[in-house]
Amino acid sequence: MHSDDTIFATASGHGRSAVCLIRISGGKSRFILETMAGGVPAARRAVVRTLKDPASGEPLDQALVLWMPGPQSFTGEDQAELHIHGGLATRTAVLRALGSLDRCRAAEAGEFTRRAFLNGRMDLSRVEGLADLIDAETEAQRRQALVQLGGRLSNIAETWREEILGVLALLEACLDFSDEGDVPADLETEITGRLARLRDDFHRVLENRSGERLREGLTVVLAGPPNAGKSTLLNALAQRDVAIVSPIAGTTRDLIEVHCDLGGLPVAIVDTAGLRESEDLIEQEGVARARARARDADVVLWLVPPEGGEGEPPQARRLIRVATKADLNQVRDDVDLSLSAATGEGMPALIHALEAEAQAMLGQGDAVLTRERHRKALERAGESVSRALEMMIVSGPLELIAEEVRLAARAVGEITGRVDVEYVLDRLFSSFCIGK
Ligand SMILES: Nc1nc2c(ncn2[C@@H]2O[C@H](COP(=O)(O)OP(=O)(O)OP(=O)(O)O)[C@@H](O)[C@H]2O)c(=O)[nH]1
Ligand SMILES: [K+]
Ligand SMILES: [Mg+2]
Repeated sequence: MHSDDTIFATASGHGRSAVCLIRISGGKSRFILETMAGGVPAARRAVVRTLKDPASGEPLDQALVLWMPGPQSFTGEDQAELHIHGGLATRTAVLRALGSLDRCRAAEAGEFTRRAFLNGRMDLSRVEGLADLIDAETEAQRRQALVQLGGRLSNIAETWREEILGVLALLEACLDFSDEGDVPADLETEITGRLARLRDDFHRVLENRSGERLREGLTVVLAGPPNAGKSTLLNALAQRDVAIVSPIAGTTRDLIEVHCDLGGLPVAIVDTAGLRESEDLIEQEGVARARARARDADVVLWLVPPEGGEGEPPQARRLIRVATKADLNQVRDDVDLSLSAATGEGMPALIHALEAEAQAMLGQGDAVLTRERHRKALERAGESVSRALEMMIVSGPLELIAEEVRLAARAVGEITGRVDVEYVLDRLFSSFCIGK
């Protein structure tokens, strides 16, 4: 695999379709259009051309053809697009023809975006936004991914990095002054103030975990004694017949998970085995799994049937008590909600409550950090900034303070994938330092 190969891939998914989009990127893109499409059209203008086999000259398809010369293309390289008919034989013939050309090969997973990153067309956090956008299943996920692809996190990280480099420049200035045994107090005050602001900024952004949570979704576990109506409720929420329902206690053994979209937010709902003591080994295992899943869940709906007989609810971060089978007219007042999955009574209130939980935990796609990777980097930056600040306050050694600030700049740079911090520092300080 050579990174200077010209790569191609269908970008429109697999299977039969009306149109199939083939993306091509690399130095041979122009040559491909010349040999297969009879010439290179004007840049970024769609034209209809007959595609021909480069060896035999046999027509392969009528296609819409685009030429997108680098560096103003997605990958930054010369690119071409062939919008061919999406039949299996057509796409096989065109892909085979492309693969027959020297230094042209099928792209590896993510290779177009990787090239876009390496050519400086996209930074890392935008690449992640693009991946999330393709994976987005709900409205809020789509919104969050689009904002990240648009560069919000990149811009914020870049602003932080510039601010840190500004502080570093002041520290360098202090170092120069102290060579002469004289550190201006106002400069120290400014550095301390700016470091404290950065620390607070980082802290505020780190506090919000909803961005990461929104990518994962909310997990709601249905738990309760056997025959409480857990599987019936799962089927009602999923609006399809997913789990077996029967009057026999102990029907459900495995965990059954369904993914729903509640008000644009991703929610996984998990049906579990009824909690009770049992001699049956398989049921014991089911109950153990139910308890483990409840413990890890964001929300547990503790379902209690009108006849009672439930034991203690499982350990949970957040527990909502729900009385089931409300159509049987046995009122319970020791619960948060009351519903009948059979008649639908009380279901809107439950869905509303779950939407509110999801809203509170996942946000609406407005968080800045969306991945563990961002969090780890920013935490490290925050630790360095705090250490630098502590040393400033006790008038610690300026060289060590500057080193911490440098580490903070590097950690923040990792968010966007800027690893050329040293280079930037060299350039910045060659023009900035006083007396050097
Ligand atoms: N009248 C009435 N019956 C219900 C309702 N929900 C469930 N049932 C009945 O209650 C019985 C048990 O329902 P399931 O959904 O299987 O209960 P479960 O909690 O999943 O039971 P296990 O999997 O055995 O723990 C079935 O006969 C259902 O038809 C309801 O809202 N109203
Ligand atoms: K049952
Ligand atoms: Mg069940």
